[in-house]
Amino acid sequence: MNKVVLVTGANSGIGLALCERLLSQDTEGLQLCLACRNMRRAQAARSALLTSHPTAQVALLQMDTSSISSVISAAHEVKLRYNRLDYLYLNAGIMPNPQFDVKAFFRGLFSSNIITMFATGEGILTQKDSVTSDGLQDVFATNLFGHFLLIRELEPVLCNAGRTSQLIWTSSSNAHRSAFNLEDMQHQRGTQPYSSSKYASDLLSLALNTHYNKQGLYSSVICPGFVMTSLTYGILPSFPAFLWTLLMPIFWLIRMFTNTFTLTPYNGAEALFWLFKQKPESLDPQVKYHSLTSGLGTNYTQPCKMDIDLETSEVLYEKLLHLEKRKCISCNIT
Ligand SMILES: NC(=O)C1=CN([C@@H]2O[C@H](COP(=O)(O)OP(=O)(O)OC[C@H]3O[C@@H](n4cnc5c(N)ncnc54)[C@H](OP(=O)(O)O)[C@@H]3O)[C@@H](O)[C@H]2O)C=CC1
Ligand SMILES: CC(C)CCC[C@@H](C)[C@H]1CC[C@H]2C3=C(CC[C@]12C)[C@@]1(C)CCC(=O)[C@@H](C)[C@@H]1CC3
Repeated sequence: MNKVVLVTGANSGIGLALCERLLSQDTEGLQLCLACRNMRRAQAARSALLTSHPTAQVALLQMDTSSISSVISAAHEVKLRYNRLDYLYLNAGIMPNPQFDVKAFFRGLFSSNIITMFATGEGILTQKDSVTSDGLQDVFATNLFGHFLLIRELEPVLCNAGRTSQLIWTSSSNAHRSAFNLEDMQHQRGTQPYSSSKYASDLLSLALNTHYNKQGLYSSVICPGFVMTSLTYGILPSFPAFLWTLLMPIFWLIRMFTNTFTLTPYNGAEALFWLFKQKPESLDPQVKYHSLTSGLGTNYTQPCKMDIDLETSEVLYEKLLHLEKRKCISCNIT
């Protein structure tokens, strides 16, 4: 039986690099489904994958994770197409209108916090969020809630007796407890919706393990490190792409001090690819798996305990179930 793998946000960056790596190790035994909101970019990604792997099975699925109706109809389509789903990579993500705090950056450069700042971006980034047509905060809806709905809708193909399935979240080392508030899980009031959504995905992964392990479904989170993608180019929009390229020697130098500067999507996808090869029962639900690249360019995966607790994860899970019920009733979806 071929393994079925669905990747959200697969048309670029880390998601596309993961697809390339999966096909490079096993072209014949996989059915890959690229779930993307932009079908033109999705077609281009599919063509690129088929150019290097002409016999691969690569399907496309239209899905906008920020839209409830889009997620529900995409999940319906998946259930029609496949009777099993072995891996669900929850990778689509946004960091809209990032504001780079230059002063805080220079202060950080001359402080003992310098390594943490380069590894996590802590203290130097804020974002301006917006509201979706479903009335949800965009970052929360895109990075977390859309994926939560997708998992709930795909339960019948994810939870099958006699075999296991894996949920794998692309989280971030930018996920901080201080940015997250259970009373404001959508982060309507703060300036760090990205960090909040990633911290929430760490909590949700833990809660999903609590509720679904008995049914053979396991959840893990990874951090890809700092990777040059359209998400990171957006941080300094006035910086032309060639300037980022000119900075590469500096970034390679920084990598000597922090192996979190993975820099390429291929390297960033290391932990996602590593998890594909693990037995899910052997994984620790309280751990985040980090893609790292050494100064000499060697890739590896390192587990690191997360700053999360069972109690908070349970409360978040209940709140998400409640929001799901409320939103699906108001959208007339049963
Ligand atoms: N780059 C980095 O340094 C880091 C990235 N990450 C995470 O990695 C993940 C991948 O990002 P990365 O590869 O860097 O950036 P990219 O911008 O290259 O990839 C993001 C992907 O998500 C998709 N996406 C965005 N919004 C939606 C939506 N509403 N519905 C469906 N798909 C959507 C994008 O599609 P489209 O082309 O349509 O915009 C794109 O395919 C994100 O979750 C990000 O938070 C985590 C830590 C560090
Ligand atoms: C122009 C200067 C010479 C260099 C500027 C560097 C910063 C723009 C980067 C330094 C650390 C980076 C970083 C991220 C964004 C860009 C930096 C702040 C992230 C926050 C991107 C998204 C994530 O999820 C984090 C894991 C990244 C952590 C490091």
